[in-house]
Amino acid sequence: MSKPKIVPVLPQTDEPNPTKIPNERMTTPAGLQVAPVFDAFVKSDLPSSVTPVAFYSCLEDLVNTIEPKIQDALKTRSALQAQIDEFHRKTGPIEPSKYITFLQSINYLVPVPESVTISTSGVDEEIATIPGPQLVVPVNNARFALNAANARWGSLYSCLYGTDVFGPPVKGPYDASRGEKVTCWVRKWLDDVLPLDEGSHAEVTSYECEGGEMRPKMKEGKFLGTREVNGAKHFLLENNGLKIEIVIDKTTEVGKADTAGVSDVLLESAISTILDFEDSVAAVDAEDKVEAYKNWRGLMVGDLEARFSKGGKEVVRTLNANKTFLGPQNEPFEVRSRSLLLVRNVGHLMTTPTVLDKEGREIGEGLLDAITSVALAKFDLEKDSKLNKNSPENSIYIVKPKMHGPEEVKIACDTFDIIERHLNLPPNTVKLGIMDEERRTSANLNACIAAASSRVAFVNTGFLDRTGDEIHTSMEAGPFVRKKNMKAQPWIAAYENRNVDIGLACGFTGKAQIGKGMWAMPDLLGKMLEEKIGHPQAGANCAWVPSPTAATLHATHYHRVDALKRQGEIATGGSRSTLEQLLTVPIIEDPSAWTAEDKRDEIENSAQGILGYAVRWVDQGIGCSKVPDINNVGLMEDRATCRISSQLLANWLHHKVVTEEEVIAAMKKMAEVVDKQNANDQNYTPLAPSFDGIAWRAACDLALKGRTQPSGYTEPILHLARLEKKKEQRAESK
Ligand SMILES: CC(=O)SCCNC(=O)CCNC(=O)[C@H](O)C(C)(C)COP(=O)(O)OP(=O)(O)OC[C@H]1O[C@@H](n2cnc3c(N)ncnc32)[C@H](O)[C@@H]1OP(=O)(O)O
Ligand SMILES: O=CC(=O)O
Ligand SMILES: [Mg+2]
Repeated sequence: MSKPKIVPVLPQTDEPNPTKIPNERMTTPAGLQVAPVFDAFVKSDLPSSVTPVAFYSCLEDLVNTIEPKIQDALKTRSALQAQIDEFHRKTGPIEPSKYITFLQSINYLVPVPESVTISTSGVDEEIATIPGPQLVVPVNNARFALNAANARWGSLYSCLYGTDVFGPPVKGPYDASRGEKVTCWVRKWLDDVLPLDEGSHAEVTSYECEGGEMRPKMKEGKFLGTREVNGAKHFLLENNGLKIEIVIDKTTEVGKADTAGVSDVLLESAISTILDFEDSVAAVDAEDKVEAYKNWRGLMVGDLEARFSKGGKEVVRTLNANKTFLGPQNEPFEVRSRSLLLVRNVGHLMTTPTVLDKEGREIGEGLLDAITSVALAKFDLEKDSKLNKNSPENSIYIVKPKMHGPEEVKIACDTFDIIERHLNLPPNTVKLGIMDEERRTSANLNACIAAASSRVAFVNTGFLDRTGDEIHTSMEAGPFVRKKNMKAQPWIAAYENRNVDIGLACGFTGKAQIGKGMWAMPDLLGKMLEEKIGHPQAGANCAWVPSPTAATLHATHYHRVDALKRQGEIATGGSRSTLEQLLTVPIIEDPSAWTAEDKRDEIENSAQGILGYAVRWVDQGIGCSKVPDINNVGLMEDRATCRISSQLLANWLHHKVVTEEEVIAAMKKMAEVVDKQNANDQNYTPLAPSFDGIAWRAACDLALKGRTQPSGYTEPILHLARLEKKKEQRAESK
């Protein structure tokens, strides 16, 4: 069989890097060269307390002070990787104690600090003391971003009825028997989480408020107040810090059929939400970055609006206002209707063509994200009334992904020190979310937390990137287990437990979040309802969900499990895993045990994920997609899931488990499947039969060149391909 020809997307030596094609640029007083669209944004869209001069002088300081540190850190990553590769190539089967000694000798493992206690202050209750779901949303999609901000509350009835909890989702007129399953489930759940002094919620014929008390009676402190909305009476209750509204409305079909007239039960759902600039977003140039920054601005100002048509109706979506209730003595009080918003910046690796330094080099994208996110969050801090603020405690929450070890955490903190100084913010206004998603961070988590001890507001386990880095770091050690077996490997249990144990030992309870990862099967919410209770049970006070609906269903778990109490129980038990377990590389001894079918399944599965994701990323600029897998289950695919597929294929190719020809054959076969899956999308350009589009070539690069990508990331290939595509689209539209 002749070797298939793949035309790489990565530029060849004499081909200009499309990001470096000279553009007309503005030169700032600080000597930075700025894309006009971004300069216009800086001049017209920042709060008046951040003048363009102040903004650019801060950016210049970051470029001069932090950029060299980032470059050094990236060199350290490469140097460590080279030494680890060499170790595996020379050493053969891994002996744990020798391996750990080696990792210490190269400073991959740093000394564990004696005792670390975080001192973060000014943290909002949504982070510190209200355990609950954390929603993530691509920031550049205003419609979704508004939906996410408003996802603080959700209808439990709708979420149970409309998803697969009681069988495949149904369309059409109200199905009363399905509705009854929903109401029975909810009554039973209410009995579990808000038991009545006597009897069951299922027997209640009427909910009343008499003389400041709720009837039927429940435990003291659970009933908070009432409100009336268009004739419907809402009872506000609380459990484990989370609010619940029981809605009585006998004018609705559901309320009419219910003995107590209950038409819905509303739950506080997405307690916090991460507006994502990173792995769920495709933002490759100044236009893309400005579009995303504008959405963050709209959320911080409070005036973001999205107009779209849905079900034949024109919708104008804006941010919800707080809800007003009357307490037991008829005193009015407000309840927050919006999720507490955090923002995830990009990591340390990528640069952006939006701003060039004096020498014409792209500056760190993370630096631009950091200063712009903070500058725009000043709109929120400067609001008069606490009630309208995202952060009544005057904090800004920035999640920093993909950091490798404590030096890189320190770089993030140094960045925020500089920004706070320039923008006249009190020190430590910016609270840092440390994603524990690279192996060197997991292995040195104490030291990472110590490096941010006055700012850290969360650590969380992100299984997806972490798996990609697991494969990349130990690429030379041998062939990795199949993707579907990864979750059962010893390193994962150690990783999840250690993250919680270390967070607890560092005093996170009541001050910061210990989070768990994404539910990546957005349509399998029945399964999520069964399984994701495992997250609060494991001591997490938040865990990621992909949609508002998932947030409402996951909220039910935090009513059943008191996560803060659970943290106390876990903390008294001490550490549950060892470094040795964490560093157990999930390779298999004998790949010949895999049948030809096993191998085909694995490469087709990865090929489908890569293609289904990359084609929308490159051709349409969509950074997060639901892509059906080979069993037709829609999976959330983002850059991190793509990194796993890319690394797995790279690893199997490197260890000759499969050949390049087999991978390309699988890619071609799956391209046809992906084309069929997207047949109804008017904006879709098929991959087959030409197999020569930019998206196709990018997908092949992701499959074949994963071993040489920095840390095995997908963004360098995706960014270049998208820039090429945009150039092609611009040329076509002329
Ligand atoms: C490893 C990591 O980094 S994980 C973090 C990154 N991942 C994410 O952020 C995932 C975020 N989720 C998503 O982007 C989407 O849910 C997807 C891509 C997975 C699925 O999207 P779709 O196929 O369009 O979803 P679907 O058709 O089921 O639902 C769309 C509806 O749900 C809403 N929705 C879906 N996801 C979200 C979300 N994350 N936030 C807010 N609203 C959402 C949409 O607004 C839309 O409702 P509308 O019509 O009223 O506006
Ligand atoms: O960012 C989350 C992850 O799992 O990766
Ligand atoms: Mg990640």
